[in-house]
Amino acid sequence: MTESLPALTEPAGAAAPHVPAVRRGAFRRLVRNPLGLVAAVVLLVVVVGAAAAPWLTTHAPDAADLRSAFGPSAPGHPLGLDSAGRDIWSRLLFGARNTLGGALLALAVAMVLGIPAGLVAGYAGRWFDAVSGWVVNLLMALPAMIVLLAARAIIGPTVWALMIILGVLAAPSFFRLVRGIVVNVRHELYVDSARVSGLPPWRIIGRHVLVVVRAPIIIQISLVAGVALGLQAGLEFIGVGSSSDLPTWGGMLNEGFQFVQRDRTLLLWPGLALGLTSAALVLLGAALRDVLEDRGTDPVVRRRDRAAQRAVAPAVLDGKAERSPLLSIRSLAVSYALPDGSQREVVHEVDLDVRPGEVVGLVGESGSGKTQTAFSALGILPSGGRVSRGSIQVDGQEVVGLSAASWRQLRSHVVSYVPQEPMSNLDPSFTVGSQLVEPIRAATGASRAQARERALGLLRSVEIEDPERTFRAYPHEISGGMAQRVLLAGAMACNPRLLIADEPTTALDVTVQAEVLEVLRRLQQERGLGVLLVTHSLGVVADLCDTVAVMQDGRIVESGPVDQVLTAPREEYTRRLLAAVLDEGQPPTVAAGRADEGER
Ligand SMILES: Nc1ncnc2c1ncn2[C@@H]1O[C@H](COP(=O)(O)OP(=O)(O)OP(=O)(O)O)[C@@H](O)[C@H]1O
Repeated sequence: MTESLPALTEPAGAAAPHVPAVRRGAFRRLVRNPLGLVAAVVLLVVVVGAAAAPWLTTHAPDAADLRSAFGPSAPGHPLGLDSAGRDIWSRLLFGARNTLGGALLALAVAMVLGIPAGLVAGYAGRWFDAVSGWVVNLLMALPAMIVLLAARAIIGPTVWALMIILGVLAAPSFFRLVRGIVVNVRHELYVDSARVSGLPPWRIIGRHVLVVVRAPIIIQISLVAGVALGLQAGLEFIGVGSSSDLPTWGGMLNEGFQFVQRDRTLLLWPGLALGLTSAALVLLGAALRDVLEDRGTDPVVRRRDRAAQRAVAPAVLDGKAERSPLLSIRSLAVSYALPDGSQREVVHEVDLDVRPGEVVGLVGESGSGKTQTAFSALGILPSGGRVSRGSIQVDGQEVVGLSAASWRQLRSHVVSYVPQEPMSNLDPSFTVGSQLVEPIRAATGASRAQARERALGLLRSVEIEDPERTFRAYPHEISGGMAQRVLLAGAMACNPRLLIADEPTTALDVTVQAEVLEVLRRLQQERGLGVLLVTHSLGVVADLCDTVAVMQDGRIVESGPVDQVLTAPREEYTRRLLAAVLDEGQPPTVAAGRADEGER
């Protein structure tokens, strides 16, 4: 008996970031797979046989009659009698209950311990990940059979207790599988989006993370069940399982082995039952893998069609500077911990204000610190990053060091976020509608029907022509521009007063960019939103912003009203940025007045 625990048998897709979720029609596809169908039928027959054992047999499994030992098949004894004159058919069916029950117990323990621990370790990381990783390594280093034999010597002949121990030893297989996938998924933009939309961690795990690990877990269940079945039968076979007359397939095999010269059928029936059930589990696992990990249908469509920018006239400041800021950043520094224990400061001494109704552009070359500044104001710096100095006030409230619960409150009532890559920020496993409804319900406590109405209204407000259809669509069924409108609608769901948009149109083509910017401009004006707009594009700044701050190497090197900064820049760096726009052949018509000034 050299079976290893199934930690070594993780499905191929275990570490991949985009393991597709269980999709509609998976059952139908499984049934169309001949091997999967046969395996499922065999398992169903075994389970039904075990459950209906009292009705399918005429003799108790332990009713012995030594005078009839090794009797042939006869009416009432379809498979004959064993060495103690007990009915083999009855022992086979009741044995299925104990054998499958033991395997199920081990499986349940392994799942209950491994899956939640893997989810938490993968999602939250930190000390829990370190400690659980250490425990898992320890468990995996233990040889299962030796541990079970030692446990049997200590606790006596109780197969159920041994199955619980087996479950503990098998838990690392689920832990490693789930943790590996969650670590990849937690950095997905749609998980960030869910965080920013105010969903608490348990809801994000339940909705966006669990759905991704569902398919590999189903596959792993069949593998672990097969191993647990084999180990359980092995213990019974070598006579260290249950001590009583409890019928089990392993115990029947043991008896058949002893009397193999006298009656070979004693070995045949339990061997057949065990072999067929184990094979069915393995085949079902393989069929499920084919069905659930069908990568050809991965619906994530990523658009990275960077487009040219359009430079038009600058904005005016119409007294907005008078109002107290919605976002006020003072002397902000952001640092990352390096592996050697030192800190790397990536944002230095940033001061920035966004007032109600004001659109503030944050521009600068790649890596200049725009996103880190915006993420600090949203409380979503990646792990390892922290605000190391300074103050950030959102709507008058200091948010540096704010608790996760208070952040959720702020994000679901005051500040919203529009991300850069619309497709990556929508979970491919859910319809657009459900991704809008969930945050609305979390933020407002509305009923499902009310949230649906509100979501449809929001889709209308971002000028989506057929809101009902878009509501029902999956992300891969809509275009990039439409996806960005959906995210804009989602950002408006909590009636925010401050919107932070991180390059909201960069991933879109030029015509769609203009349309989405137009929607953003209208929403901003209608709702009097304060907007912090992170962008590479001076054209977008000229088109939309009232003030602009120019970042270089983590510092703001110049800021002021858009017309002043773009027409009479004080800093050499700003001049170079403007010259770069010129080099790209785009008209620097920032001084000429905005074409659509009248509209604003
Ligand atoms: N997770 C991280 N760990 C360490 N350093 C990071 C991390 N994320 C960003 N940085 C560093 O912070 C600096 C600023 O990055 P940031 O993403 O804010 O730039 P950006 O101006 O938004 O650029 P882009 O326009 O390309 O997104 C960069 O030097 C980058 O290397």
